[in-house]
Amino acid sequence: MDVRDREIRDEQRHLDTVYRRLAEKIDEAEYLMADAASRVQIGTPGALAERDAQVFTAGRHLARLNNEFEDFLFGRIDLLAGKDGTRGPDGAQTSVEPADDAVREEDGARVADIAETLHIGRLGVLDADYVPLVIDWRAPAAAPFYRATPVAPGRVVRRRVIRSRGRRVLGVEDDLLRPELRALCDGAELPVIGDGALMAALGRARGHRMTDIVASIQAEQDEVIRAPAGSVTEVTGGPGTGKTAVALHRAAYLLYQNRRKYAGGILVVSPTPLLVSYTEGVLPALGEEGQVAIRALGSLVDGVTADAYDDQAVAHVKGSAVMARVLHRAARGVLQAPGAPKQLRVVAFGRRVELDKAALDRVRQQALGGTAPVNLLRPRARRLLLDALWEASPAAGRYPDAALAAEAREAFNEDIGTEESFLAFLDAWWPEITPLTVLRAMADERRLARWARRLLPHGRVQLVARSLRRVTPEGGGLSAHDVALLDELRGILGTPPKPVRPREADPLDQLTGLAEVTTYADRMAGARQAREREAERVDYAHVIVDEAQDLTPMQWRMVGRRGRQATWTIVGDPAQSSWYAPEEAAAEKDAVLGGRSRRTFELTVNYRNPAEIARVADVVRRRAAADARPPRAVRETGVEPRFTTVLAPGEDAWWAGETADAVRAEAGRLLGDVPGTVGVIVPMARRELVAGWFADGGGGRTEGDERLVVLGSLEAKGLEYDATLVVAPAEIAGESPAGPRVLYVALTRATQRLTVLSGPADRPGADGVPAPLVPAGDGPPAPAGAS
Ligand SMILES: Nc1ncnc2c1ncn2[C@@H]1O[C@H](COP(=O)(O)OP(=O)(O)OP(=O)(O)O)[C@@H](O)[C@H]1O
Repeated sequence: MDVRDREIRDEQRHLDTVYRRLAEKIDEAEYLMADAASRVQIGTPGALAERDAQVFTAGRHLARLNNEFEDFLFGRIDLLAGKDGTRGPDGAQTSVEPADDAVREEDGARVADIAETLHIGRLGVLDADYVPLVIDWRAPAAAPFYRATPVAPGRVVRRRVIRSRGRRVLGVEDDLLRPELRALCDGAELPVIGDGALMAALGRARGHRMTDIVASIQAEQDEVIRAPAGSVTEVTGGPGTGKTAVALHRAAYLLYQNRRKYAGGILVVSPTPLLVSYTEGVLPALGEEGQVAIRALGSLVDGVTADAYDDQAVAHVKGSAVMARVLHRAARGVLQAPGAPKQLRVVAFGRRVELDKAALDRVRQQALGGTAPVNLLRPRARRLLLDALWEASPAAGRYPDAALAAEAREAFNEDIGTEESFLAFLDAWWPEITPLTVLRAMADERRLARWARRLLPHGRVQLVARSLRRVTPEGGGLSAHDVALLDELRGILGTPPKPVRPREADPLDQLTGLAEVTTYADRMAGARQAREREAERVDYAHVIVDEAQDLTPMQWRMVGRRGRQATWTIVGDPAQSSWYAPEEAAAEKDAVLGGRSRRTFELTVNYRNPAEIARVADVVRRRAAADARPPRAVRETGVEPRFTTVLAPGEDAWWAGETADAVRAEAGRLLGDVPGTVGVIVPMARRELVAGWFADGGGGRTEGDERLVVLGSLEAKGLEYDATLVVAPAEIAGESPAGPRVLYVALTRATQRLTVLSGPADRPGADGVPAPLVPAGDGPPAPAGAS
C-alpha cells in the first residue's frame, strides 16, 4: 500500500468514527423524542425546553448528514503544541502561537511533534469525552486552517484538504507550511501528499450553480468572512477575487457566531435573477437555510417581479435620485385623474349644497399639505370636505350659540358624512392609490411632464413615459428599475390600516422546530413557513449587497429601507460598474448608511480567470477604469484566447448573415474543449436574436446542450462559465456610457477558455484581435497587492 492509500485509509477511519458517533447521537435523539412523547406532562418547563433543544440539534445533524452534503469532512490541520494549552468550548487548544519548546534540535535538525490534529467540517462533532472529532469551519479553532501561510504558519505544520463523497474518502491534498521542520506524528514522519487543493478546486468544471469554497478559503478572504460584524464591512476586488463567495460564506459565519442576533434575518441582494439562481445553493450547502434570503433587485418588493428590461438610457433616468421628487409629485397629482368628479352636491337642511371644481381643488390642496403619506390623508380630506360643505350650507353662521352650533354641526357630519352619495363621491375623488396606479399614470406623457417640471428635461420624460406603457394593471412588464420606483411609492403613499382578521390556526405550525427531525414532508413544511415569514419581512438584521457598484441611487434607497437597523456587508468592484453616474449612487449609499462606521477590505487574487484571459481583459480595464488595480491571476492554462472574425458589409447584414453559423460553430468548438458550461455573451439588444440561433429551450438555455447559455452583456454580471464566446465586443462597449466596463465584465467570465468573435465595429487587425482589445502600448500595470 503506498503512502497516499495509507493516508486515505486513515482519513476513512476517522470519518467512520465520526459517522458512528453521529449514529449514537441519532439514537440518543430518537430516545429523547420517544421519551418526550411519553412524558409530556413531567418536568419543569426549562427542562422540557432543554430536551426539545437537544432533540432538535440532534435531528438537525441527522438530517444534514443523511442527505444534504458531499464532503462533510473536508479538512485537517496538524499542529504544534500551543503556547498555553488552554482549550476552548469545542475542545481544541485556543493558542495560535507554538509553545516555546514545541521545536527541538536533534542532530542538527529541527524536530517537532504534532501535538494536536484537528479535522474541519461543515459542522462540529464531539466524542463522548468532549474531544473534538470535527470542528465546525466557522469555529475560532478552525481559523488557522484558512489563515496559516508559509510566511506566518503559527502552529500549523501541515494543512490537508480531504475530498470525500457521501461516506467515502476519495483523496487528500496537502500543503506543508513548515518545510524546515522534521515533524513527527505518533513517532512517524508526517507525509505530504499532492500539490495543493486550491489549484485542484479552481481547475474543476463549472456547472450552472456556484459551489461553496469552504475547503479552500484563502487567508485574505478568511479575514473578510470572519471580520467582526461592525456596522459596515466594505469589500472591493477585481473580477473573480471571490467577492460573491466571500459574502455568502460571511452570511453563514455570522449566523454561526450569533444565531440569535441574526434571527432577524440576513438579506443578500443580487443584481439579477440569474445570479440569484447561480448562488442560492451555496448557503444550504453550508448548512444555512431559512435565515438567509437571496433576492434579486427586481424581486425585492413582495408581490411583484421584474420581467422586463429597460434600455440603458431609460434605466439612467429611472435610477437617478431625482425620481424620488418626481414620484412625490406624481403620487399627489394622480388624485387629479381625468375621470375624477368635478362637482359635489348634497342636500342639507332641505337645500342643495354644492362644491364646484375650484372649491374641490382648494380642499384637495389643503388636505395634501405636508409630507404625510397620501393614502393616510383620506380621513383628513373627508373632514375638510365636510367643513367646506358646512360653510356653503345655509346653516353656517345661523347659530350664535356655540353649543348649539356644535350640536348642529355634529348632526350635519353624521347625516352627510354617512350618506351613500357622499361616500361614493369620496371613493371616486380620493380613492386609495396603489403604487402601480401611480406608475401607470406616469405613462401619460403630458401628466408626467407636469409632475417632472424643472426636474427632468422633456426628452427624458418621453423616455420614461414610453417605457411605462408596457406595464399592465396586474404588474406585468415591470423592470428592476420600476420595482425600485414602486417601493419608493409605497412609502410616499402609505398603506391604510386594514381591518384585522384573525389568522386561522394552521396545524403545520405545531411542527415548527421539529421540522428537521421528522419526515421530509415536515421539513418542507418548515421551509415553507420560513419562506412565508420571509415574505412578510421588511427589515433585516444584516444586509449583504453583492455587485454593489451597480445599484442605482433609487435602488440604494430601496435596499436601505430594508436595513434601517442592520449591519452591512457591501461587496463590489467599481471597474465593473454598469451605472453611469457612480458619484450620485455613492452619495445615496452614504445617505443610506448614515454615520455608521466602515471597515474596508480589498481582495487581490483572481481565482477565476487564467492569466492568459486576464491579460486580454486588462486591456479593456485600463481604458474603462484606469484607476482600478487589476487582481493577480492565480493560475495559467497555457491556452491563449482565440480571436475570430466574420466579415459583412454593414451592421444589419452582419447580424442576419453567416454570423449565426459562425457563432454556433465557435460555441460548438468551446463545448468540445471544456467539460462544463459555455456562455455566449452578446450585446443586450441582440440577446433574443442570438438565443433564437440556438433553438431556444427557454431562458437562453439551449435545448441541444444544457451546458450552453446565451446571455445579454448585462446579464453576465457575477456569473462564470468554463468557456465564453464574447460576440461583437465594440458593440457591447458602445451600448452605453458605461459600456467599456460592461465589456470588461463580459471578458472576465471564463475559467478556462475565451473566444472573441469580432463584428463590424470591431476593426480587427491581421491577427484577428479587435481594436478594443489591442493594448495601447503602455507598460504593464502593477497588480493589486503589489507595493
Ligand atoms: N478560495 C477559493 N477557493 C476555491 N475557489 C475560489 C476561491 N475563491 C474564489 N473561488 C472561485 O472563484 C470564482 C470567482 O468567485 P466569485 O464569483 O465569488 O468572484 P467575484 O469577486 O464575485 O467575481 P465578479 O466580481 O467577477 O463577479 C468562483 O468560481 C469561486 O468559487
